[in-house]
Amino acid sequence: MMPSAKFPDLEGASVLITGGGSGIGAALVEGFVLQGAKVAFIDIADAASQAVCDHVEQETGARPLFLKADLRDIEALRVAVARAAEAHDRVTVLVNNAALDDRHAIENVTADFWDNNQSINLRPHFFTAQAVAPDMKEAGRGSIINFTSTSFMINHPNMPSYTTAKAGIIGLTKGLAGELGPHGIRVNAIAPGWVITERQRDLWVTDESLATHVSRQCIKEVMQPADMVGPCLFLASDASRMLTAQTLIVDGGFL
Ligand SMILES: NC(=O)c1ccc[n+]([C@@H]2O[C@H](COP(=O)([O-])OP(=O)(O)OC[C@H]3O[C@@H](n4cnc5c(N)ncnc54)[C@H](O)[C@@H]3O)[C@@H](O)[C@H]2O)c1
Repeated sequence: MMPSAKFPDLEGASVLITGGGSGIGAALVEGFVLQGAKVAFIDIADAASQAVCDHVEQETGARPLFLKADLRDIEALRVAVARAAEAHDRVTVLVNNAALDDRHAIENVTADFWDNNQSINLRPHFFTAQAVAPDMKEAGRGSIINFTSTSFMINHPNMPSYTTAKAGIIGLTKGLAGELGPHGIRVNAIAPGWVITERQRDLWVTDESLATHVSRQCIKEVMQPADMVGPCLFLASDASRMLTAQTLIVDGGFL
C-alpha cells in the first residue's frame, strides 16, 4: 500500500532513480510520481521498464521518463543523468536502488565475477552521486538515498560479494555526506529487510523460509515494495532536513 503522506516540497522536484524497472524501484517511481515529482529512472531492462511507465501513467496520469542504460557503463550512466536533468531540470533527489542479488558460492567466485558484481552493487552509487553533485551544489540542496540491505547485518550466506557491496554503501554514504553536507546535500541509506518482489518470489522465496522470516519480525506481515516508499520520501523531503549520514533500517523489526 502506498503511503498516504504528502510532502509538498517534492511536488515538481526532479527525481532520478536507478533500477526503477521492477521491484522496489518500480514502487519508488510510482511513489514519487504520486507526490507530483518529475521522475526519471535508469534501468537495463527494456520491456519491464516500459511496463512500469505504462502502469504509472495509467494510475497517475503522469508518465515517468525511462532512460535505458547499463549502470556498469560509467559513460552511459553519465549520459543518462544528463538526460534526466535536460528533461526535468537539475536533479535534486537521487535514489541509488539498482542491484543484483545473485547467489554465489565462495569457491566459484572469479576476479571477473567479483568485479562485475561490484560494478552493479557498489560502483554506480558513487558515480551517479558524482554526476548529480554539481547541479545539487548549484541548487544549494539535494538528497541522495542509497539502498543498502540488512543482509550483511544478519550474516546472510551465499552472496559475499553482494553483502560486501551493501556494507560498502554505508561507508560511501557517510563519506559523501561529510563531503557534500556543506553544500546543503544530504546523503542517507535505507536498509530493507526481506521485501517480497517478483524476483524474490521467482528465485528465492519458499513458503517455509518466508514464514520463518516473518515470524521473526515484530510486525507479522510480508513486506512489500510499497513499504519502502514512505521512508524514501521522508529522506528525500525537507521533513528530514537535518538527517544525514544515517541508515534507516526498514525490516518490520527483524533486527
Ligand atoms: N528485495 C529485498 O528483499 C531487498 C532486501 C534488502 C535490500 N534490497 C535492496 O533494495 C534495492 C532494490 O531491490 P529489489 O529487490 O527491488 O531489486 P530487483 O532485482 O527486483 O530490481 C533491480 C532493478 O535493477 C535493474 N538493474 C540490475 N542491473 C542493472 C544494470 N547493470 N544497469 C541498470 N539497471 C540494472 C534491474 O533490471 C531491476 O529492474 C536493491 O538495492 C537491493 O539490494 C532489497
